[in-house]
Amino acid sequence: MTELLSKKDCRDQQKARLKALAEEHPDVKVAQEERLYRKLFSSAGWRSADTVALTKSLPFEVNTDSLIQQAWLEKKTVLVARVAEAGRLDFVQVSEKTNWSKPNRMGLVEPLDGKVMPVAAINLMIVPALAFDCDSGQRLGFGGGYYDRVLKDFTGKSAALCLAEQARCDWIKDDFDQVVQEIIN
Ligand SMILES: Nc1nc2c(c(=O)[nH]1)N(C=O)[C@@H](CNc1ccc(C(=O)N[C@@H](CCC(=O)O)C(=O)O)cc1)CN2
Ligand SMILES: Nc1ncnc2c1ncn2[C@@H]1O[C@H](COP(=O)(O)OP(=O)(O)OP(=O)(O)O)[C@@H](O)[C@H]1O
Repeated sequence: MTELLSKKDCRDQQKARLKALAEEHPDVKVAQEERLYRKLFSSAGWRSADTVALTKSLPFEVNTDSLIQQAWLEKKTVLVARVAEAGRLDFVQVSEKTNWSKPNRMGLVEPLDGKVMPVAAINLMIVPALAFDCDSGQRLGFGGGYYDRVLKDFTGKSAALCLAEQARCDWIKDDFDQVVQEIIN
């Protein structure tokens, strides 16, 4: 039985590991991403979704720009998460005309304009995290609890793209943690 880490310690490890991958082995990251994109784009959840929700990625996360481009190509409606008040996310419809924020303190880039859509309109939610437990669907995020809140009452499909460096299961889970339905790895 492996020793379980606190969420904070596991987050710190994952940030270092993912930054090292992005900075020292960008080609390895890109090759993994291309494989994950292919699996996602051929999945039933993606193909049947008219409206997909995702985040604008940080440099060390799976690059979501290709997901946004492919979704537009397939005439899907694309919603991007934006931090709202009280620990909640807004999901904002984006297009080629969207104005984007400068990276904030955490490096996050968010849409400045566009219609805020109801969560109920989302067919497929692509969920970010620093680590995923590929067996249980558990995820370790940045610690805002944003996706725990949004997934709690979400009735659409959820999926995540998991790099080899994100796959682990050795952090302490909480009762409020919500799982992702399909981890693509
Ligand atoms: N690219 C991307 N966008 C995303 C997420 C993500 O994981 N990746 N999120 C996924 O949910 C949401 C943003 N998550 C956030 C999580 C924490 C804080 C924050 O302010 N944290 C505190 C303390 C963090 C810490 O413990 O170090 C802070 O910075 O003061 C902000 C945003 C929405 N957008
Ligand atoms: N349904 C909920 N309602 C209110 N607060 C919640 C809910 N779910 C989680 N939280 C709060 O969110 C905080 C952060 O949770 P956690 O550390 O698991 O975030 P995370 O899943 O890593 O972050 P994120 O979802 O933003 O990527 C916890 O302190 C918890 O109390």
